[in-house]
Amino acid sequence: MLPTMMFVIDTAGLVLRLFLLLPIYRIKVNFLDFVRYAKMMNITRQLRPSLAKALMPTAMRAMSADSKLVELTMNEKTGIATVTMNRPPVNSLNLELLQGLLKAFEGLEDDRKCRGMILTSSSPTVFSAGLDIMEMYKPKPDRVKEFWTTLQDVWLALYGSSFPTVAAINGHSPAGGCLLSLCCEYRIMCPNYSIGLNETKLGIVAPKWFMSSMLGAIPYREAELALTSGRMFSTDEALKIGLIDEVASDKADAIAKSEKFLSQFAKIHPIARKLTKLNLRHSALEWMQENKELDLNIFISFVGQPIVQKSLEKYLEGLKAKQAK
Ligand SMILES: CCCC/C=C/CC(=O)SCCNC(=O)CCNC(=O)[C@H](O)C(C)(C)COP(=O)(O)OP(=O)(O)OC[C@H]1O[C@@H](n2cnc3c(N)ncnc32)[C@H](O)[C@@H]1OP(=O)(O)O
Repeated sequence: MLPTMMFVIDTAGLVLRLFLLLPIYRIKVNFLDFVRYAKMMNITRQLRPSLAKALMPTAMRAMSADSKLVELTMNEKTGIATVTMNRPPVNSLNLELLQGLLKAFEGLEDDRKCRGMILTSSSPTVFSAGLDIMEMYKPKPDRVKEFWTTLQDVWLALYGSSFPTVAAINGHSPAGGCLLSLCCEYRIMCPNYSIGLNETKLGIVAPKWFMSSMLGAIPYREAELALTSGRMFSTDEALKIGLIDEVASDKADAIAKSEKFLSQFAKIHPIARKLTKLNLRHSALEWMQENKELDLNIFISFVGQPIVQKSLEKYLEGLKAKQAK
């Protein structure tokens, strides 16, 4: 009788707490989340550790991301997924790579087993070279629209993910590469690489949401100086200003440190964590949801300017000339 009464009181308290929170945070919590939370609070607490352990599968599962450009694996034991960008030579973000990333992030959002995600690269020296400049240079109208809309959706999915995220930055990470890492809650970077939003160096302007992502990581003054000058930071400099959180000796170390960061959330109520994250990110996410069309139009008209095309052309020539040396 007593355990049943305790269970009823516990569950009623849980429902009350949850529904008191919702109007404050104005965030949709679905039924599955609630069941997950209830399970964690009431059921797993009662499971004997040995039984809980026996129920856990231990295999590493490769999940289909339907694209060779993005590899997705899930550690069945920890629930930690690893998303690896795989578009040699530099993981420049073209439409297809963005579509692969979006599919992976959306799939993880629907995966009840996902407890966290590590974003990394298969390249030995580049995390991501940012947006593929060829998507913006002399663009085809339909494709460039789809390209930008997919980038917006990738940002919404990653910045607004309900699972915790870490960027294991195992190489250079300029512009859009830096943006992807800034969407994650934690950044771990290998030594002697560079990271930053260098758009002004290309003669282009980082959109508002690129900037707000950076402002989520570093103080306003640092961001203003970095953004206006298009400054790229070395790993050590990035650590000093808080653009990254930790330095790892190599990729394996970055992954191990990422797993350690994510494992701390096993002890935190998942819905409390999720609501806290999404409430902190709410205004930036809401702005994007309400202004996708406006942002797309600004981008399309911006890349259509002859002066912007000239800047991109010059920048591309510079990259090629560097190769030729
Ligand atoms: C208009 C509104 C705002 C739009 C916002 C845009 C944000 C962006 O993300 S713009 C992109 C900015 N990206 C960069 O500035 C990075 C440029 N790349 C590099 O600095 C270097 O490539 C690297 C440090 C990432 C890697 O250096 P590494 O020596 O290993 O490789 P490279 O020889 O330079 O490059 C190999 C190959 O890849 C091509 N490439 C490099 N980056 C891009 C890119 N972002 N888009 C398209 N192509 C890129 C480079 O030209 C080489 O090509 P070839 O082998 O054909 O010569």
